[in-house]
Amino acid sequence: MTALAVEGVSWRIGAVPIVDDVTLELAPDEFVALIGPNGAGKTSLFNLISGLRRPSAGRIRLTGDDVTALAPYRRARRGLGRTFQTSAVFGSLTVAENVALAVQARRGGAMRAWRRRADREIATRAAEILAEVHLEHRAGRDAGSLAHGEKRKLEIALLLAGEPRVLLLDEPMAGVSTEDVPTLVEVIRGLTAGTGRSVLMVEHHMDVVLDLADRVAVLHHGALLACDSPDAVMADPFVQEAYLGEGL
Ligand SMILES: Nc1ncnc2c1ncn2[C@@H]1O[C@H](COP(=O)(O)OP(=O)(O)OP(=O)(O)O)[C@@H](O)[C@H]1O
Repeated sequence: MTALAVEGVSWRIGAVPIVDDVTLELAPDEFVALIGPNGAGKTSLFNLISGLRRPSAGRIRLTGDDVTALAPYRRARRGLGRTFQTSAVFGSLTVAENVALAVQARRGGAMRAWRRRADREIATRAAEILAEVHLEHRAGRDAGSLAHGEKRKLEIALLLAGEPRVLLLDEPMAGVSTEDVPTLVEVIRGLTAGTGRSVLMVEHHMDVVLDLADRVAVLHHGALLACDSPDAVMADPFVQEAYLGEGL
């Protein structure tokens, strides 16, 4: 069973193909990096997978089910999680409160209900998630005071609160200082290993891509140029000419 299947998906604006007949499958536990020059269509493909845009042709499946016609929140309910460049973190709440609210949102019920009775189950799940992203030592800190790299970990924690099976990570290293990259890479590596989750990640840092990805998908002018092991993709002359040759 594939976790995510993109089947012959195209998205055209007028006659211009922005995403052009892309077919891509992610297995459970698999980590695929999506690379390509600026304007290749990476964000557009994420928008199609998450449901912000409807494809002109093709289908999107989550664990076998056709979700092409479903709204983004319904896809989220079926296990699709996505990070955005803009942060969804409440800066004036603590790190633990942010995650607890996200867990509460997933489980349903009013925020007031959570505030009135400290729900032990929610707090326990929030603590587990904070441990998974290596932020437990920041639980009591105001989220607004976190450094960039830690904020990214918190964003991943908020995503995990939705209990996703497939995660779409949009440039998780953007804006993160060089010294914070290794610990963030370890958190992201842990998202798939043995968890049954799958990750599709857009990332411009090639060292991070080559370190994390089981496979690398290369998008060029909206079309999938290659999707193979990192070594094979790096050695592909087509890829070298179309992408790596342009400089990163
Ligand atoms: N709503 C839109 N209307 C018109 N053109 C669009 C729209 N969305 C995207 N495009 C165009 O589609 C192409 C692909 O854009 P997209 O943002 O998906 O690329 P990208 O690979 O994510 O680029 P980057 O790495 O710069 O984020 C670009 O030429 C862009 O200008």
